Amino acid sequence: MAISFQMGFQGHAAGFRRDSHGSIDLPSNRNYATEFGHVKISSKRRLFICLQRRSWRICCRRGASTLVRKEEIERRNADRCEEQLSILMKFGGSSVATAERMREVANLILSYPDERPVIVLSAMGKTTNKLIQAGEKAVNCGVCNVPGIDELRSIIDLHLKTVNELGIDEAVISGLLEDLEQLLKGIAVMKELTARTRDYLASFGECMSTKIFAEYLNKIGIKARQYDAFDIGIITTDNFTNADILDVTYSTVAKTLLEDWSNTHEIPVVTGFLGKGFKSSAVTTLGRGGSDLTATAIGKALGLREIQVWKDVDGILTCDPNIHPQAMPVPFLTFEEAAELAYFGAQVLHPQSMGPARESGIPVRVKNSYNPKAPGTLITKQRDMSKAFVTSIILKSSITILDIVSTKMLGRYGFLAKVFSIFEKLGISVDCVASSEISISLTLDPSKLWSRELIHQELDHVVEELEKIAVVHLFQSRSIISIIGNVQCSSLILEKAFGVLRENGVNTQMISQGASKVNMSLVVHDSEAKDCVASLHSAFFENTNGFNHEASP
Ligand SMILES: Nc1ncnc2c1ncn2[C@@H]1O[C@H](COP(=O)(O)OP(=O)(O)O)[C@@H](O)[C@H]1O
Ligand SMILES: N[C@@H](CC(=O)OP(=O)(O)O)C(=O)O
Repeated sequence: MAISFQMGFQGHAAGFRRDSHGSIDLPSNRNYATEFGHVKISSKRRLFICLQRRSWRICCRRGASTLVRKEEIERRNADRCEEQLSILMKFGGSSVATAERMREVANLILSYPDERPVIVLSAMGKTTNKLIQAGEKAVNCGVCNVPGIDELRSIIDLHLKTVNELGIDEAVISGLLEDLEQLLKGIAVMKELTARTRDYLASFGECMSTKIFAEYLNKIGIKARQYDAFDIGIITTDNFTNADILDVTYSTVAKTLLEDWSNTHEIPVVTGFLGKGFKSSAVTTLGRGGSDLTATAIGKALGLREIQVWKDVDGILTCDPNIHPQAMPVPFLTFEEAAELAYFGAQVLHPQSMGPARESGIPVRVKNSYNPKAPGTLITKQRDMSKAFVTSIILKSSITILDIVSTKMLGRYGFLAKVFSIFEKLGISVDCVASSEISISLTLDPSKLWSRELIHQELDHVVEELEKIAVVHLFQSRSIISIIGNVQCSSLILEKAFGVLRENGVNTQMISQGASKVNMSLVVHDSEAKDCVASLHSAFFENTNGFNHEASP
């Protein structure tokens, strides 16, 4: 079949190479459904398809690619109109890091033709880091040097390159890029980067990625509309850089998105990570990695069937792959397990993201946008725990231990109450607690609370307050190793864990088992922690002799 195509052919946009003579080069060894029936292209053979009167699109569909006629796409768009939004698909920065990745994500969305998805996107690649670094440089560099800030240049280059490669109009983002430069100049004039300005600055990443992606979807024939989260009713506390979503969000977001959907049937493409402060009306952010929380909050607001969180790993893994490359995917988790895992430091999920999913009972599926065939991790309310033993091992480093011993002026009851009232007054949350009759040990994560420059000053302040009622010892550079598992088997798990630590010559400095019954935490010195995680992983997941039935590869 030697066939040429008409203008408007979408193969190029869908990621397939188009040569200068107007034919397309399709990947081989795949099945293609065409007007001429089913065609399998064997290796090294090219298929040229005649599209004299029609516009076509190529979709990847569960492993096989399909040529779909324009009429079929229109029929699917029409079908969508009669149905409600069904799932949410959130793509993180690594999934939308380049134009090529955006094309692949669009294909991935097309590979779910029966769904009516809401899309949530993070900023492209490392854009958020670069925005914040540019802001920090602007404080001291002088207004006229702002245009030359490396990070600003790299953000502009990436976004312009992306729109050009996707074949969409630069105008989609040019206004935002100008505003960004103006904002950095404003920071340079003021010589100050407040938390409020930092959030506004960070918001440019998500605003640009969603505008580009929505425009691209429209270009390839999928009706889509970009939304800024702060305009559709994601209302938060005014705690800039780490805001919490307020309950009013759920009804407001549902009203806006559902009304628009029923009128226009455009797929919503929403900025992750961002909100609007309740009192200030200013842009807020939900803490680093906050797009996961945006995803579950919108999922809850709309009562969707499933929330998919697409990452660059095959789901939630048995430990951080950067610490131990033998980490393997965990197929099933409960909301409780996932929440503990996220709270105790697994970077893969935002610590608060499981809240809205748990409250609404909507399953969360963590998938790999680089390997969509991998099953990923399914997080649900309940799961079969009969074979559950250890699920994953999480490391949180650079934490501080406080040992607080009562000066006996207070009884134990009054002592604990007084200690916690001091933390409440200072707005500090505690991770692990272990107590005896007259003493209490607890861990704090200072990096979560204060900027690096303030940590020492603030810790001194905490100690000063506590010393009014107790003798206080402070130990820094400690790590919490959290073993997420079935606490019904806690003796067996701890026996094995302590055996491993003993073999490594490590003494545990604190032990804590939360009331959640899924987490056993051991505190060790930072310098020993990574080796301990690797050894524990080997013992629980690699050399198990059938011990850990559940998570074998
Ligand atoms: N237990 C874990 N399971 C999976 N990934 C983990 C885990 N701990 C740390 N990670 C890291 O988290 C990364 C994915 O999270 P993140 O970068 O926030 O994704 P995204 O930006 O795509 O939302 C992985 O690339 C991996 O390096
Ligand atoms: N872009 C924000 C929010 C976010 O969720 O990003 P990611 O999904 O890439 O972790 C950040 O970097 O923190």
